Amino acid sequence: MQSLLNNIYQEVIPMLGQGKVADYIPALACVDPHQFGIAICDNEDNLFSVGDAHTAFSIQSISKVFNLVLAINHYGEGLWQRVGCEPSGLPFNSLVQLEYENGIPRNPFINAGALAISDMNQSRFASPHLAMRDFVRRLAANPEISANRAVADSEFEYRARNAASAYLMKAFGNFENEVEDVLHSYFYNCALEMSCVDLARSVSFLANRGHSLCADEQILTPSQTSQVNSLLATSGMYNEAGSFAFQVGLPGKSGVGGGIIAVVPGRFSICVFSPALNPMGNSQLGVAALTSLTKHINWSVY
Ligand SMILES: NC(=O)CC[C@H](N)C(=O)O
Repeated sequence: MQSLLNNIYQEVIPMLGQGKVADYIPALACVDPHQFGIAICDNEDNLFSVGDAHTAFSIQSISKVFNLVLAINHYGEGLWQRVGCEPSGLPFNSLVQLEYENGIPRNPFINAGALAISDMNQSRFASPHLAMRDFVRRLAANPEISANRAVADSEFEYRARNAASAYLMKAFGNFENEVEDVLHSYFYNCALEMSCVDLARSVSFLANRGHSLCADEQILTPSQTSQVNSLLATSGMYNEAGSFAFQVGLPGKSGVGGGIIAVVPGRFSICVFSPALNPMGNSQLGVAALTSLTKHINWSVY
């Protein structure tokens, strides 16, 4: 496994410099694009890594996975009355479907869907952002994980589009709490900083029928785990989900901080990080590294 990672590293490193760092907020625009790391956690809890795998970065939309899992734990099947499970085929922050589909977001991994899920967690926890932070600390076995306040504040300052989708859901009766309160929780979650090692460990339960090796805890039932993995496969990469399934063939979730988590069910969990993004908002080298990985291991869920 270690030599596989070393080979992938050699393959993708010449591509450093391709893509563009997220610049919708100043706090992310200044991240050094010349970084690349990858970590793998197998189902015996062995960890393999290469490059900048210990560098903490803004997890951004990868937080949508943990947000969803916390809500599933509490709301179970009822959750799917407020959020759908269809791919959107549109950019992650698009608003167009939301109006003609009566304020029900297509899936939990586009921004509107994650905001609806954050609204559910807001109703459930006295302090939703701390519930989330403690959850990822437990999953990664790393008590140091915390959010970058400058990133969270900057996201809040530039909140117009996310606020618009939350208010639209509220107009349709699909939002219980004050929009601004939920936005604060949502942006805090996006601003959590974790490394590839933290993230590969944190999602090990998705490769292991819902059981987290690091936390030694059953996080989801095996069938809930399959549901989350299927949603990751169909919607985790936004409007690149189709070609990601075609090229990589794994459930995955990206964030505009440049991270991508992916799962080889029954075998291992992966996190890649490289901040420069392709036009769909997914890490350019991250997608290339995962494409190379599945080619090398000759494996796909399909
Ligand atoms: N795709 C992403 O990572 C987007 C997350 C970002 N914080 C937003 O809400 O726009």
